[in-house]
Amino acid sequence: MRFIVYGAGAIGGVLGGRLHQAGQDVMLIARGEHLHRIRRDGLRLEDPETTATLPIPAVASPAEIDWRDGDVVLLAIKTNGTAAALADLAAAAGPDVPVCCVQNGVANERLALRHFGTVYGVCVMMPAGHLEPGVVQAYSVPTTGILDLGRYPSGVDAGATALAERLAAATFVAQPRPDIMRWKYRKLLMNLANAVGALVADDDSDEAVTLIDAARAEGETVLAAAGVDVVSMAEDRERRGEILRITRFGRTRAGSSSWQSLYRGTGSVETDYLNGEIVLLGRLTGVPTPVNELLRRRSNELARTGGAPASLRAADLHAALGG
Ligand SMILES: NC(=O)C1=CN([C@@H]2O[C@H](COP(=O)(O)OP(=O)(O)OC[C@H]3O[C@@H](n4cnc5c(N)ncnc54)[C@H](OP(=O)(O)O)[C@@H]3O)[C@@H](O)[C@H]2O)C=CC1
Ligand SMILES: CC(C)(CO)C(=O)C(=O)O
Repeated sequence: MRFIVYGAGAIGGVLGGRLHQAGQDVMLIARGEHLHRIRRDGLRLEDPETTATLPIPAVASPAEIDWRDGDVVLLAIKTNGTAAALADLAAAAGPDVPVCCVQNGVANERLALRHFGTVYGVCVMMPAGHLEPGVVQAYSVPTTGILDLGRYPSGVDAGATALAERLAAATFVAQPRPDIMRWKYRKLLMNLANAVGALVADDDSDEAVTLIDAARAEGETVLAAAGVDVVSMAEDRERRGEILRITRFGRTRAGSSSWQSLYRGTGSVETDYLNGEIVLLGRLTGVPTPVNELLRRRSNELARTGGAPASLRAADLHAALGG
């Protein structure tokens, strides 16, 4: 099995790095200055205890890869880039390559299934950072992350089991699950807070906590209205247990993946597929979702205008809601 990591940022870089350290065959797809640094110096993988510089081969696009049987794609770009990336992948790799969506949200798997017959969803519980070119950070040791996975839309096959085994040998906890999307919907509800942390400086203020609670309450209501089956908070808490041991380190205290997009000034954020997923389902089911819509809009505005992360106040968002 060769792992093609498509999008070697926080999640893809750390995942590719850990698989490489475990002796797996890995190829990274990256771009811009990040690709240049990886090729020139190797991928720098930092965790709270060690720093490694890893000579992992890297290319700029799927078209540069000599595809062969046994390749598996680990798709780890933000959802807003998924459609374009999948089109490039399908053109280069053909429809038979298995694609594993190591991403938040619930939209990627469906997009992938348009092009590829074998698609896996991964519930990504893996705090990671990518703040500067050439460098990725794993915040949890000794277990880097929990990466439960299953076939999309449901089921477990030999591929899922083989993937879980390799991940388990590379500092991850990974269980094949026949109902992976139920877990990913619970993770989606958790990620509704990403936008608040990305937007406001006072993300632990009462006003911010109220916004997060309101966004999640809308989410729960909408998912129930849409008949979406979600694992309970208790199941999710039990699964997480004490597995992750998170230490933030380095010069910059990184926020969520959405915060990191703003910090790096990428020009876009994933919010249309996090809070925006709730807005979409709300529109389809006739349930109002004003809090998620505000968070979606403000995140996009900040990303488009190159605004710094955490540059608003939670009270301003409350005021915009008329609260
Ligand atoms: N970071 C975290 O802690 C967690 C993230 N996640 C999820 O994991 C997924 C990945 O997030 P994350 O790793 O943070 O994102 P990053 O932005 O750090 O990494 C994605 C990388 O892919 C690159 N990229 C995008 N499109 C292409 C392309 N077409 N060709 C080559 N490279 C490309 C990006 O480049 P560029 O920077 O130029 O855009 C970036 O380097 C998201 O769904 C996120 O929500 C889940 C749990 C935790
Ligand atoms: C849960 C959290 C915030 C972990 O970093 C995450 O999923 C993200 O950054 O997108």
